[in-house]
Amino acid sequence: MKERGLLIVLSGPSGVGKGTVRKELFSQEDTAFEYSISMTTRKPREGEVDGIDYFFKSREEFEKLISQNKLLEWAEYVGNYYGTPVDYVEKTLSEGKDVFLEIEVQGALQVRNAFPEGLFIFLSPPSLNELKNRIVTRGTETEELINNRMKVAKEEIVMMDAYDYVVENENVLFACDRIKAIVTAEHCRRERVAPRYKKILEVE
Ligand SMILES: Nc1ncnc2c1ncn2[C@@H]1O[C@H](COP(=O)(O)OP(=O)(O)OP(=O)(O)O)[C@@H](O)[C@H]1O
Ligand SMILES: Nc1nc2c(ncn2[C@@H]2O[C@H](COP(=O)(O)O)[C@@H](O)[C@H]2O)c(=O)[nH]1
Repeated sequence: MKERGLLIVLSGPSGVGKGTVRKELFSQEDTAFEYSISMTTRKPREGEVDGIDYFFKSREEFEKLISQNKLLEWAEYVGNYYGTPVDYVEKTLSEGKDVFLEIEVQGALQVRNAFPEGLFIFLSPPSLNELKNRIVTRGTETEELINNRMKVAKEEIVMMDAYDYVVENENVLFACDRIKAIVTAEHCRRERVAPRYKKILEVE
């Protein structure tokens, strides 16, 4: 039987740079994760494509997915639903591939319950001022939404201790290197836990 892949969860406050770091990671040749595209009821931003950035759903469609247990986790975040399709995650892990989720904190804590063996990484901003500066500079949210996201961000930042690792996103490439190093170390740890010595001793 094929060994299951690793579930990697990258989480952190809005605007910290999760999407930027994820896109950089996936553009690098030595990255071998599969990205799980989330479902959301948020309206697409300019340039966002259905089925690439998100699966965009109506509230009714999303609530139906919840009632059918089609989501590994879901959360209502600043007025919209966001969730992870369970079938894709299960199928991909069972094929032995690592799955990468980029989700907010309430959802990450739900995944922690369902997959305690997952790898949980919190991406932190250098400071609250820099976080606000990044959301404002991105230019995708109204002032009211930015304030709401900043309010939630303060609650999320105090949850960083619930994660296995905290990576500061001061520099995107540096953050990517750290995440890749963490994933590699986690694979080595799992191989050590598995009865690997038997395989080595068998050869003689
Ligand atoms: N290390 C960094 N230094 C400076 N700016 C950054 C850095 N990382 C990301 N940014 C910028 O910060 C803004 C927010 O980044 P991004 O959209 O990736 O955040 P996010 O955490 O995915 O946000 P959300 O959770 O709202 O989707 C973008 O304009 C991005 O270019
Ligand atoms: N719990 C979940 N959170 C998710 C998921 N997909 C994205 N997100 C997070 O929501 C916020 C807002 O995203 P935005 O695209 O509107 O800026 C952000 O923290 C995302 O990481 C998900 O499937 N589940």
